[in-house]
Amino acid sequence: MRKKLKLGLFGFGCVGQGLYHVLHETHGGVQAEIKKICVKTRNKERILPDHFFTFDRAEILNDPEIDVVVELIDDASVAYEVLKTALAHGKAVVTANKKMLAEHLEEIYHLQKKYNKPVIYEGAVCGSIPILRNLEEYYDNDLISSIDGIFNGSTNFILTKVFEEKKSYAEALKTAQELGFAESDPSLDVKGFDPKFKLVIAIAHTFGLFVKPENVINIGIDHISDLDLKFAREKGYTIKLIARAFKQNGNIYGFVAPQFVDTHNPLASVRNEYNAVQVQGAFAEKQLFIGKGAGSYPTGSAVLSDISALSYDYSYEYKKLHQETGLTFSNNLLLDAFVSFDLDVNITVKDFERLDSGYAANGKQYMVGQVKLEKLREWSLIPSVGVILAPECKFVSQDASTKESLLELKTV
Ligand SMILES: NC(=O)C1=CN([C@@H]2O[C@H](COP(=O)(O)OP(=O)(O)OC[C@H]3O[C@@H](n4cnc5c(N)ncnc54)[C@H](OP(=O)(O)O)[C@@H]3O)[C@@H](O)[C@H]2O)C=CC1
Ligand SMILES: N[C@@H](CC=O)C(=O)O
Repeated sequence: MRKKLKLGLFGFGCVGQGLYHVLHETHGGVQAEIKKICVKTRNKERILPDHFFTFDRAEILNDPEIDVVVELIDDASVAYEVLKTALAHGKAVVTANKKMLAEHLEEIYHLQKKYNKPVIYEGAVCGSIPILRNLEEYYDNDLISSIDGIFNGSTNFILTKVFEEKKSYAEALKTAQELGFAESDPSLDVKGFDPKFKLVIAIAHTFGLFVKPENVINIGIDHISDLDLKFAREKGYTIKLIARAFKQNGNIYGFVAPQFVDTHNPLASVRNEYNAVQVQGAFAEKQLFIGKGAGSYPTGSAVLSDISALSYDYSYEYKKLHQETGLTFSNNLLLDAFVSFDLDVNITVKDFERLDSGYAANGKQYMVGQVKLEKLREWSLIPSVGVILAPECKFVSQDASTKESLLELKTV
């Protein structure tokens, strides 16, 4: 039986207002009503009358009439406090806060069991793309070997504007902020933290493994230089920030890094704030989901879908967690990368496991070859170093001595 829900909303910014609009535009399609909205800033102009708003979280959290707390604020620590209190007070939670989820996912899993109340969060991973419920329900029995794609709308928007419209990086970032795509701290986007948080959540629902975000390597797009862009254009490539996780030899590997992408790769045509998720299963084989990964209405629609799911008592069962045993997370990988750096940076041939080419031009050095993932992370922290994976990058596991460890996974 479908329930009519009373909602307590935290946050009325880009996504909160998006939710408000999509909820009212379904014309009763979803049986839910926003009772109160908790926000932070007093004296801010709002599109709704004052009586909707409160600055006191307890007004929502202690209200026995409110069934569901919808958490859409831009502060991960406060969001976690809100989530814990809401569950303890017997309320279900919908959230789009990927930073908070990635940092506390295992605890949140246990809290749901303890209080017997669900936390669902489709809007937290790739905006409007319905991936989590698909991983939970549709891919319940398929053996998934990899999940990858474009998991951040802002950086895809920036790369599109820089490549196609020759906009400057700063100008493109400013537009992404104005359109509400970027995080309040945009370094989370451009340094690859935000897609990493989404990947951490996706890994739990794909492989049944809780990984701490600090154990997952993220390389952003902020050190990509004009010369790297020129190189890509000359070769007929574009650059995409790719999040990926895959299973090999009982290990799960996962990381975020920019990659040259050939025009035949379907990800090349995923532009602006669109995201894409590719799932590789043993039986269904490859499937690609594309949709808007950021923005007010697209994310609002994912949040609304979660609210609707709660009206039918939906909760994640974390099915893969009960299927998989003995998986470990590892960064012990070799990858094919293109590394560009200023002449005074101490990167040498010896740092490469295999050097395919190297040259100097326009005051920069370029080296292409096979490198350890950990080393790429170290280099990516140096401002004058650009790290971009090769278009046909192979990922070679160094973890096991079995034949299978020599198996090379190829990107599309
Ligand atoms: N923007 C997007 O496209 C997407 C965002 N998300 C996630 O959704 C969440 C919200 O993002 P977004 O709407 O863009 O953020 P905004 O910055 O647009 O809005 C943030 C809202 O949170 C409120 N807020 C902040 N701190 C508190 C607090 N301590 N107590 C009460 N309210 C508070 C703000 O209040 P006030 O209005 O008073 O300033 C504001 O209304 C974030 O976790 C983000 O990562 C997920 C997917 C896509
Ligand atoms: N900042 C994020 C917002 C959605 O998750 C992004 O750009 O993808």
